[in-house]
Amino acid sequence: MYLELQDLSVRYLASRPLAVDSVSFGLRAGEIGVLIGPSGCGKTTLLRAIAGLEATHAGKISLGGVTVSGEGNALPPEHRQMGMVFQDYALFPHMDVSKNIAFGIHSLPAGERQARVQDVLRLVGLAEHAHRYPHELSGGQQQRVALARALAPQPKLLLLDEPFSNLDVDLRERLAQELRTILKAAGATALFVTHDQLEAFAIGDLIGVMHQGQLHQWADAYTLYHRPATRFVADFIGHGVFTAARVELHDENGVTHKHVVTPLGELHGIHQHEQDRLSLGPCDILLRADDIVHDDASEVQARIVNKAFRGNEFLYTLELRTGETVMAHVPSHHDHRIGEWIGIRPEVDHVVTFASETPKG
Ligand SMILES: Nc1ncnc2c1ncn2[C@@H]1O[C@H](COP(=O)(O)OP(=O)(O)OP(=O)(O)O)[C@@H](O)[C@H]1O
Repeated sequence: MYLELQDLSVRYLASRPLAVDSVSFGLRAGEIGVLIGPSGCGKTTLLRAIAGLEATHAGKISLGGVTVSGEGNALPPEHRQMGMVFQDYALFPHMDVSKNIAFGIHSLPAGERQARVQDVLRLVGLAEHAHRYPHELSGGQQQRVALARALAPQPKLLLLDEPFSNLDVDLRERLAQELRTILKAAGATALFVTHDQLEAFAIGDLIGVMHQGQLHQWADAYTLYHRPATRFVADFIGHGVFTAARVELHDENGVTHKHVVTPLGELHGIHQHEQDRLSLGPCDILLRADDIVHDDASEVQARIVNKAFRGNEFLYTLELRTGETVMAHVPSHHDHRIGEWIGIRPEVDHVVTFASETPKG
């Protein structure tokens, strides 16, 4: 691995729990990793520890085969060859765009420096704005200058801490796509911190979900969504509800399969690799809004207790006769009233279960 963390821990105070608790993951050269998790889970601390701005308590960080922290050694930040972009753009207001970018590469000969400034400005799509001052740029443009400035010295690793959090939602989504394109064009290896899932999915090759200092899972977006390693990841990524269920054996033409009995009906046809992971007996099954289909012909009826309009669909919160609550995405031409009963059935492509915890009714 190009960037590798092994059992990295950071502690601010002896009396407090670890802010980063034995975190391990790796990134290959040119990959973009994203750390995501709720406020206070340790994302920023982890990023700062990688940059060398926070002392580590245990573990090892290596970059490009060099140990930058660990084994009794800690390279100072300026020797780690990492670039950082923060949420406040921190551009120098009295310098124009090209001078802001040239600032970090002043050791290069003048000709080379100018060429490099032009290169990164082209990369971030601001070649026309080289002589504007920061206050003459929009927030999104300023953040692209900050990115160009961080890329100019060709860092071995680029660290980005919520760089879009001061920008409005529409712009953030567009910039997230742009950022990925720019980083890939630059061939940069990067680690990005956010608490926004859509941003994480738009940017990351690999995404790490953190909670209370621990890394619960480090995987691609598809795996996080369909094979969450822990309940926390299942809950945090793509919101769902857990419902008490039972895994049972089912005989079909002499072949025995596992199926799951849920309050919404039985789930058959479970993929073999998922069957292998299911243990017989009680469990909690994750049911996401996408797993529940509105079907007038279904015997299972649920009462609409809440609904939210989402443009092309409604997100209905539904209560079953048994008292459980589930969510369902329903096309918005099915506009039912709150209190109305509708037919639903489960259509679960990826069965996700955890050990039983939900109280039995
Ligand atoms: N300088 C500090 N001194 C003591 N404790 C700190 C310090 N900085 C952060 N912490 C604590 O360490 C934990 C992790 O904080 P951190 O800022 O890394 O979380 P985060 O996931 O980046 O949160 P956010 O999304 O709100 O920025 C929190 O409990 C926080 O209170």
